[in-house]
Amino acid sequence: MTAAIIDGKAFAGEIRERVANQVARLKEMDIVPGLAVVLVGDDPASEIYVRNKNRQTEEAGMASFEHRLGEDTEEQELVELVRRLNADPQVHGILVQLPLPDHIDENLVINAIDPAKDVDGFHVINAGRLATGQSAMVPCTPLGCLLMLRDRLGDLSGREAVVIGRSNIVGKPMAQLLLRENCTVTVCHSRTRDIADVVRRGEIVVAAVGRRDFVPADWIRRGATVIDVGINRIDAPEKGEGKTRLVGDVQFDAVKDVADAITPVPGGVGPMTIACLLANTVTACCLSHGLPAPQDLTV
Ligand SMILES: Nc1nc(=O)c2c([nH]1)NC[C@@H]1CN(c3ccc(C(=O)N[C@@H](CCC(=O)O)C(=O)O)cc3)C=[N+]21
Repeated sequence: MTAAIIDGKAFAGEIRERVANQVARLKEMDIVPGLAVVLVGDDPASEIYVRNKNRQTEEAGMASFEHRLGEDTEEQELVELVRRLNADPQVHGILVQLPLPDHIDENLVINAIDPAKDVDGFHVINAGRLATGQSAMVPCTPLGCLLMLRDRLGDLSGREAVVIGRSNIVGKPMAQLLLRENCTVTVCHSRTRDIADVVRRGEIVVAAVGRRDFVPADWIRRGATVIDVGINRIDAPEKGEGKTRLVGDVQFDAVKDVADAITPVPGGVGPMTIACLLANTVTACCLSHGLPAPQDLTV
């Protein structure tokens, strides 16, 4: 068996088209959705993301506001910027790029964002709303993963889902979303005993560890659907001196002989994350104007 490759790039293009249609509809009401991105210091992973995101925000007809602050920015200065963005009526979504420098308390900054503008879904209010089944801003990466799973599998009810990784930005919200879809959800992590046996239960496996080649083929149940969230930059001397490339957390070449479907890296979860960020921004914009959230952009 050779797995179907889930084309996240193409799917993300469809979502961006829906976003653009909603943006056009809002423009007729003189409303332009706006997304503010705050970057502190220079993290290479964030650079890729911000570059793609700015372009796609504007391509969808939305306003994009970028704020770059130095590595040594004080926590208070960042919080003040967040407060200004909270108060700015042109800004419907605020994203503070993580990781932040060590001297800044990430939770404090994230929780300073107006939950209604928290398009990353990282504010404790949104995490709590998701966990308790209330309408919430859903974190973009897990949202993108869920959209791909639903598209591939239809109803997820009763399925065995295994999430590898327990971060606040992917693992935990992914588990909450899958639970909400009536999956039987197992979350495993660095302290999990017999992790191979645990992962082998999964009809759905979401790998979000941040370690290349972490998931070998013999952990994967035959016929599983595998979502690879990892974005690991590695040296690629075959491409030339000093070149790099991206790989996921899953041993793709081996796993594709066992799985029914798998997302590639690049071209899988990454583009979906950005598309969902745009979708969340449109949703936040609609809600802030007392309009219903677009059905085709939310779960
Ligand atoms: N507050 C916050 N929210 C985030 O969502 C967030 C963040 N901080 N910090 C950094 C990480 C990283 N991240 C990526 C998203 C998409 C791609 C992406 O589109 N990747 C392409 C490849 C791009 C290329 O080829 O260079 C792909 O996988 O196909 C990459 C990285 C979001 N992050």
